[in-house]
Amino acid sequence: MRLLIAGWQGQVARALVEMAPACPDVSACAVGRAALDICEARSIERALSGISPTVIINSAAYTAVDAAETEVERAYALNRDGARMLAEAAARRGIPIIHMSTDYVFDGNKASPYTEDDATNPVTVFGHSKLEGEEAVRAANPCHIILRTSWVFSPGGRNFVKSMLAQATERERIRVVADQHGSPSYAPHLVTAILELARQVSAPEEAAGANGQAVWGTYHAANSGSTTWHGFAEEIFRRSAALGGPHADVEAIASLEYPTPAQRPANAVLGCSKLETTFGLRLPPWQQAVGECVERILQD
Ligand SMILES: NC(=O)C1=CN([C@@H]2O[C@H](COP(=O)(O)OP(=O)(O)OC[C@H]3O[C@@H](n4cnc5c(N)ncnc54)[C@H](OP(=O)(O)O)[C@@H]3O)[C@@H](O)[C@H]2O)C=CC1
Ligand SMILES: Cc1cn([C@H]2C[C@H](O)[C@@H](COP(=O)(O)OP(=O)(O)O[C@H]3O[C@@H](C)C(=O)[C@@H](O)[C@H]3O)O2)c(=O)[nH]c1=O
Repeated sequence: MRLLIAGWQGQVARALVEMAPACPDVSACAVGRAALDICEARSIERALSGISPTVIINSAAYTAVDAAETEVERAYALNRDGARMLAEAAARRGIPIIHMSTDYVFDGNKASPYTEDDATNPVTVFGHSKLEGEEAVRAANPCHIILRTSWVFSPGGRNFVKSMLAQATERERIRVVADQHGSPSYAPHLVTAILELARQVSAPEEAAGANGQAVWGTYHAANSGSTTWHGFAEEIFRRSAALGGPHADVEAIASLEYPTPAQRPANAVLGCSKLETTFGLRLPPWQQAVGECVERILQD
């Protein structure tokens, strides 16, 4: 299996690069924007011809949720148009694509976890651009897995865990919203699932799930369980303090007290049972994931 990973400095791509070599019969080629700019047709053609991948993983994205409210064109250029171009080029060569998407395609008004069949209704420019990217990938390449995940964190890259630990070195008390619910997702745990998905879809005769049905389609993947950003922050500091790392008191506040340009969904919890029934994949509890991540950050 030859993987081509777009967006190599991202959190998910870095974990892929780190973990893929441990998989037997897998070669992973992660490329940065200079070698594969998903917004440039010629760059895509060159990369695909040079690497001849058997599976493409698109983890390149515009992920600045607040900035997207004003950088609308950039968000759409990458999250919709770039995703479409990459999926089209893959389809022309008969290559399956695993395309990453987000919980922010939902409006957050549902009272229980979102399933893959729930209606989408993004409330941010970022969410709209990712949703249109999903639609473009579905239309361009029948051999697609759209993998929606949420609240990604890892030792590398910019994320909430690193932001909390950094803030704790400057202040004793941090205010964090307690009325937005979601499922934190640890990049290395996600990558375990992505590598298994890639293995299953790279061999067309194996691209049938446990029940023998074709596996192409949309899936949710996040660590098990759910919390609020406030609960997430408390767990980060519980783990950090236990390891002698930074600690801060976390004050629970309402979203109204933390105004942001983009309004986040109140409920972004992803139900992941389709991933489990189709592929036998279930990610560990999010608290365990936070523990692993904090330990790695403090070791570095
Ligand atoms: N982060 C999160 O909390 C979540 C992420 N996701 C999705 O998961 C996927 C991976 O996210 P994550 O790893 O956090 O992303 P990051 O924001 O960490 O990384 C995105 C990567 O895309 C690259 N990139 C930007 N423009 C281009 C381009 N034109 N061509 C090729 N690459 C480009 C960036 O490179 P450069 O640094 O050079 O700009 C960066 O390395 C994305 O699809 C994202 O939407 C889903 C839910 C939550
Ligand atoms: C840093 C910080 C954030 N918050 C709030 C703001 C916001 O409502 C919430 C999360 O803030 P962040 O900006 O860290 O995270 P955000 O950019 O909203 O994260 C999202 O990124 C995109 C890419 C996704 O796809 C989503 O799944 C999700 O991970 O926490 C606080 O209350 N206190 C703080 O100190």
